[in-house]
Amino acid sequence: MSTHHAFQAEVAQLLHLVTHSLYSNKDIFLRELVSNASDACDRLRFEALDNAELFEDAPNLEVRVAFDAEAKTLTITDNGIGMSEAEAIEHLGTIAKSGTKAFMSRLSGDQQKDAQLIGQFGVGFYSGFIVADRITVESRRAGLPPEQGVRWVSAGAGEFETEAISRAERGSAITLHLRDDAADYLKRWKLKGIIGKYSDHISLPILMRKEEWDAEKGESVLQDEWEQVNAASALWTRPKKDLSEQQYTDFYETISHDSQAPLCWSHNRVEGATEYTQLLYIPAKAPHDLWNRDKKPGVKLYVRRVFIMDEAEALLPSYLRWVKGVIDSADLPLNVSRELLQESRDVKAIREGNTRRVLALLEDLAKQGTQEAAPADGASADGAAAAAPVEAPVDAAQAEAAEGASTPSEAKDKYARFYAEFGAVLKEGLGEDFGNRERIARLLRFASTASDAVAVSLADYKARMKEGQQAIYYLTADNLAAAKSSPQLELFRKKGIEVLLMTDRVDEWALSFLHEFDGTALQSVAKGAVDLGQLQDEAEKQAAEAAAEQHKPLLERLKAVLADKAADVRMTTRLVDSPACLVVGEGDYSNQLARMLKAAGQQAPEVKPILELNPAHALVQKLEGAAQFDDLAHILFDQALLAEGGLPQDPAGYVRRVNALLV
Ligand SMILES: Nc1ncnc2c1ncn2[C@@H]1O[C@H](COP(=O)(O)OP(=O)(O)OP(=O)(O)O)[C@@H](O)[C@H]1O
Repeated sequence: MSTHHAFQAEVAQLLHLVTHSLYSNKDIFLRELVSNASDACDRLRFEALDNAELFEDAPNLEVRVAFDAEAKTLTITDNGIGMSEAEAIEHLGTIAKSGTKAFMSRLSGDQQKDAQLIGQFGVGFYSGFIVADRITVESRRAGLPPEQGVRWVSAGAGEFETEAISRAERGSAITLHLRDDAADYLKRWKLKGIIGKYSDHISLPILMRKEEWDAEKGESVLQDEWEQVNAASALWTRPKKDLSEQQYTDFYETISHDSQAPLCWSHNRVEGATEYTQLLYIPAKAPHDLWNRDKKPGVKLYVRRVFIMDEAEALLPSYLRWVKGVIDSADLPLNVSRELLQESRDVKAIREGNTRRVLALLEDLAKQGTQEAAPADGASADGAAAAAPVEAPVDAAQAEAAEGASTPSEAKDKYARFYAEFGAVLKEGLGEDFGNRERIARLLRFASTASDAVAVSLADYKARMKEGQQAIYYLTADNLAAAKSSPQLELFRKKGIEVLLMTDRVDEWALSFLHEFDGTALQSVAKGAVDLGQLQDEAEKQAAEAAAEQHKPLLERLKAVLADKAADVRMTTRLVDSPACLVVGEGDYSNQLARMLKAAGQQAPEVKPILELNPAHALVQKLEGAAQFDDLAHILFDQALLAEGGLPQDPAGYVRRVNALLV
């Protein structure tokens, strides 16, 4: 007796998409189904650690791929954990993953882009409907009696059916009833090719029936005998010299669901107190959920080749959460849990090793970028982390091929590409990883008054500082245009002093952890009084002091009128063309950060800014005897606020005051 069920609305929507638009890379359905089969075996092995009976009488885990050309079916069978009827209804009828909603909202209608997205989000099982107009799943959960098997059938429209069946074997068989235009997948060489491309590294055997040439029939005929069609050796355990760039790239694709080739990678066996193999990739493109604070690093943990978990967050700090790869530990226990990982000293050593390795990879990329694209130099990157424990390339003899190779012309812009995608997240490391702060700081790039491109390193800046300049000056703003026209830059422009322009949201927070770089202080030009030190000549200083003295009564009047808005009102030398600007005290949050925090619904301390005036400006000079003194004072303040991207407290009041002056 079968029962009808409706798909959850999101599944129905997804299925519609899968069946109507995702034809650009049909082959991926097999990768997804084989990967599910392999996951099911991994899960069985994992649960069996505590309950060996789950293996029943079939301890050898495997995946079989078979087809029937006449019936036009393709079946992927595994003897993994299997599903009970309730699990089949839940797992194959609903989407529990929170990322799916985000996925739906990002669909563009462009088939190719959407197909890439679908890979990123891993809609796994449903990709079967790219090639099938009906899917039958027969399954039995390990440990349940044979009569508690389940058959699940759906044509991929709004609903599916389930019924109880008797199934002797544990695990699942997924049968695809292929569409007429998917007849290609009834050819052994085609299936074998796809398995070789995407699933070679799967550590279980994937079996297909042998095929032999039958001279009488004049065609190849399938035999009863099965043979293994994948290498089944976990790629990261193989020596580097046996692996091609293509294999590394294909492997990346299978673990990351990213259809773009990675920028580079690093593959090492680390020996010493903690032993592990590390294969880490730097992706070319940021994932959609890069800014999700709960996002976990994309590193898979294996223990002696047994898969333990995805997204093992303890293996990388959060600011490197975009790194993908595999860690295979020789020391951790197989039943290690996330909680245990947090406390393990081995894991701490692995995390530190991984961090060093990623930073070294980035340093190498950055170096290639500046050295007019020297070829990838794996040996130097390996050498960079030479401190114990020893990180050796997997095959020492191949040290020169240690990292993901790149042609010289590609190497040139790789760091820029990396930085555009991940630079802002890397900055979080300043606040998160004190031990590596200096290394991270060296990797940062900024725009500046000398360069619109985000390409100026702190070292570049230092190298061209003016004689007598004692600080690295920077300005944070909402965007580059706002930064470039900021009044705070006027004096620096006049004196030809470069100022770094920072427009990432995280900049101000991150920079608050970096007080100096290589012995030189960092100084925000919007905080505190300008002190150009030796760059300001005596005459200027004296003129400023004289102006302050002369305008004392004016400043007092302004302070009284603006008491609610401004912490102080003073004359400044920092302005050249503008009448006024706002600054905050040395240790205060900038107005921009305060606005940002408020917009994000977070608590921001109320910081009253300081209004600074340009004594040489006509408007300021006119102020003294002006009839509408109070209105002008408010306008001056509100305009200074507008100039840095803020909004007057009382916008209508501002407009009324300006209009009164205009008529
Ligand atoms: N061969 C199988 N054996 C047992 N359970 C399976 C099998 N295939 C799928 N499932 C169950 O169905 C669920 C949904 O599968 P689906 O491929 O859609 O997503 P997923 O595997 O969780 O995610 P992803 O594809 O991103 O890895 C799985 O999480 C698993 O619980």
